Amino acid sequence: MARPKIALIGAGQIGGTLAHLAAIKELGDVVMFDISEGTPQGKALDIAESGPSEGFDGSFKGTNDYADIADADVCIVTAGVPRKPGMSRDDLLGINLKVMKSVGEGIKAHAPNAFVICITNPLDAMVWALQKFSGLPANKVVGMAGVLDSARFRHFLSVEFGVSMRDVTAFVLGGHGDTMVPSVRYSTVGGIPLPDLVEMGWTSQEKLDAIVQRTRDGGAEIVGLLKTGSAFYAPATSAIEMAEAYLKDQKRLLPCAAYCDGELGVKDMYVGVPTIIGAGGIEKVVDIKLNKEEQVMFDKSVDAVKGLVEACKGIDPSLA
Ligand SMILES: NC(=O)c1ccc[n+]([C@@H]2O[C@H](COP(=O)([O-])OP(=O)(O)OC[C@H]3O[C@@H](n4cnc5c(N)ncnc54)[C@H](O)[C@@H]3O)[C@@H](O)[C@H]2O)c1
Ligand SMILES: O=C(O)C[C@H](O)C(=O)O
Repeated sequence: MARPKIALIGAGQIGGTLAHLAAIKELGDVVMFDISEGTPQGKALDIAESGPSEGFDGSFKGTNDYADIADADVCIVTAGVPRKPGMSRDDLLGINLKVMKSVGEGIKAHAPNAFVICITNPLDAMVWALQKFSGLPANKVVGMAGVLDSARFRHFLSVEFGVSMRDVTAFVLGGHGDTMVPSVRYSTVGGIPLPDLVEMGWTSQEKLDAIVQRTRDGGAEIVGLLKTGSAFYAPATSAIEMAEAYLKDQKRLLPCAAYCDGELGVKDMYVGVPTIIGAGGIEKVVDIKLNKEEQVMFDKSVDAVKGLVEACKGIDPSLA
């Protein structure tokens, strides 16, 4: 059977890391597309040349021509610009919306059957626009953020409790912005919910609150340290986890920015919710019940995303 084809739209920091991870995990043949001439070609060749030492098979091609992504099984979109210190993700909306238009048209023309994972910020509004511009079914277009935010939450919790990250589960819901909702009640260490761990005296409420806030600020913390761009290793790893779930029909239950049609009270928009990813794309949005306090935080986050979607419609009337 032929290897799956993975198209990476954007060959910058995340795009390059995605290609390297896809190679090492032998997920398929990789095509890297970028408007910058030489960048995708150089990165693809460099990764191919690491194959003999690493011992993977696969073909790696860099291109500036959308025709080369033809019939891709998976497209992962990182095209656009990242923020710099002092900026919010929302400041990227105008410039990255134009990028989503050209990317959406490229995917529609050449890879209409792909499972599309959008990473470009501001994430929830960009994946919404990408789905509209591409015209692909909503269950085949998804945004990556919740897996990353949850991984950050899991990492901070594993350090606090001194246990393996493998034994920490966490869910971060809502929009990928300052209002995101790290769910304390649905996150566990060794299966024990976080509120019980506070009750047991294993940590304090103050420490837990600080971890929740650090998770919300996780992207800005890295931007402040790097100064020239944003995180790329963990974001790429998170998107590869989603791509693998699709390609291998793993039925993973992962928090993703998915199209909601009433689930969690959200209608006709994308926002971070628990989903099941398998060969059918987003096979299910898991309609979990939030308590009153969680619902207030979640609704506030949804409202923030709604504002960005309205801004997109104002900039590009074809989206209205
Ligand atoms: N969703 C998340 O959790 C998450 C995490 C990290 C970063 N991001 C976002 O991902 C995006 C990419 O980040 P990065 O660090 O890889 O940035 P980067 O600047 O390193 O790479 C972006 C690439 O996009 C290319 N590009 C620009 N316009 C294009 C177009 N019209 N068509 C094709 N390619 C185009 C650029 O040439 C560049 O190579 C940013 O918007 C960033 O904010 C999101
Ligand atoms: O924070 C950013 O600008 C990039 C990304 O959204 C992240 O959370 O790392």
